[in-house]
Amino acid sequence: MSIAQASPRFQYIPHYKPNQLLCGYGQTAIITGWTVKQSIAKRLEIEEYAVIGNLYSATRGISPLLRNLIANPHVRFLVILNATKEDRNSGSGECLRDFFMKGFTLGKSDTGRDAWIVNSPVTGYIDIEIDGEVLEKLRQSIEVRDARSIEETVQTVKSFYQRQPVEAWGEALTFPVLETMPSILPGTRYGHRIEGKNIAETWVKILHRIKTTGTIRPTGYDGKWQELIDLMAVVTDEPADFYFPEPNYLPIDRAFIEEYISQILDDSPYTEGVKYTYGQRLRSWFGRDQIEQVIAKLIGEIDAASGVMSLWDVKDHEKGGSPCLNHIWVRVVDNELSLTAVLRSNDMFAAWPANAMGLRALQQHIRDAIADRSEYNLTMGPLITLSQSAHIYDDTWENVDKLIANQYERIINQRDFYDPSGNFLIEIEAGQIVIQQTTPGSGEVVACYTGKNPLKIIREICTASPAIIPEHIGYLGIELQKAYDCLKGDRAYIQDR
Ligand SMILES: O=c1ccn([C@H]2C[C@H](O)[C@@H](COP(=O)(O)O)O2)c(=O)[nH]1
Repeated sequence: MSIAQASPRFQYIPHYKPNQLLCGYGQTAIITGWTVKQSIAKRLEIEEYAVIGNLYSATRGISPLLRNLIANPHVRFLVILNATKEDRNSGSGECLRDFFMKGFTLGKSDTGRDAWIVNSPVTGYIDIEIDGEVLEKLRQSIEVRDARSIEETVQTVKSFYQRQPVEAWGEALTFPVLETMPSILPGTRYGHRIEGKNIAETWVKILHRIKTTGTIRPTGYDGKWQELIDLMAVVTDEPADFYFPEPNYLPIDRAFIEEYISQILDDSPYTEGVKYTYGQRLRSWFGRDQIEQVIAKLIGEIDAASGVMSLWDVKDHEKGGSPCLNHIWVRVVDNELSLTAVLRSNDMFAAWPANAMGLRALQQHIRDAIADRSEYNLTMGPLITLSQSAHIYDDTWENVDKLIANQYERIINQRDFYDPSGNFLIEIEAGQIVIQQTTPGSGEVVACYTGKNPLKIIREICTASPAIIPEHIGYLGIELQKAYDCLKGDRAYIQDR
């Protein structure tokens, strides 16, 4: 038996997101950004740090982080690690440092909620429920250092530990957290198809579908999400230089995408603390360049149904943080190249737009490489993503509601009256309602329905063409009822009059 140890002088109590934090007995909090926190923890003694945690997003992550620091006033030192491309993209570490250096101001969040806004070029929110004076005291009481590498982080933490223990800066305090609850419509859980012309508009439709019909479940990250299973998004016409709406309601901009595309297209060496990059999985992880493989495959056999790239390694089960993007297929039909990607888990609010644009860039790269190296001058077909867990985290629900309120109706009401199930021409002939179904393009007749009972005819049409779009079948119902009334009243019927 070992001799009982004296109880530690400082003990970190994680009130918010407890399962995401590594807690210790020191006075230094370590914010690792996107770097894996274990890669720091394994180089330190537990007495040397108070807590180690990631900070992925400034809008969502800073508030719970500061709440925890206020509840643990023995934390007097903070090290912010800014080591990866993802950190630069998200700006979360920069924003946290700006909170301590430049302070915060009363303002409104994107969704119009009162909030403390960090004085920073990176947007960062702090819950208004937290007392401003306490936040100010926290700012004055903590010594903050930046670090660019794991090594620098470890050295800084150790140097703080060498100092004498410092008194807590105040009483431990907690402040109330407001919960936002969604209202949910009934709907199917498994298998959804959502189509749009570009990534931005498809995104709004996806968010609407999940937000209105998704199942609310606990996440693995101390919170909730709303999700649908197997959501397929078909983007038909994303332009080569990407469509960014004005004003831009996407969570990303052109500068971000330029950086992000290289994470999908380019190889990168293994780096400690970085779990994976998609480019690395595609270009070198399995000892082959899979992007080059599918280019060569299609040039040799343009009809091949084996243009497959795999990002999932069977060893991924043995570690946390496995790639979300698992599988990519490319396929040429009618001289157009489509790309389909399968994602095991997909944050549809914060990550899908970047995932989709990155994949679109890969699709373009493959098309262009085939055109450069062969006779095939393919056009760009649709980009299709299939997200198994298509989810929205609870800390973004408010933003999603606001976005849907501002954008969804306008997008859904851009009607082109195009239905892949075709058109329906309605007439009355010899005491019967006669409906001809034609192809959407050339208008060739493909089927004919006759009868007197509108409901029976509608059922026949739905049985034969179950993918008919909902608004179209509603329209047909109205027209058939009008035809029926004319038939009964012995009046002439003309469609759409
Ligand atoms: O390219 C990516 C990488 C990550 N995620 C999201 C999905 C999950 O919300 C979270 C990963 O969590 P795990 O499934 O690894 O626990 O990040 C994406 O949507 N796309």
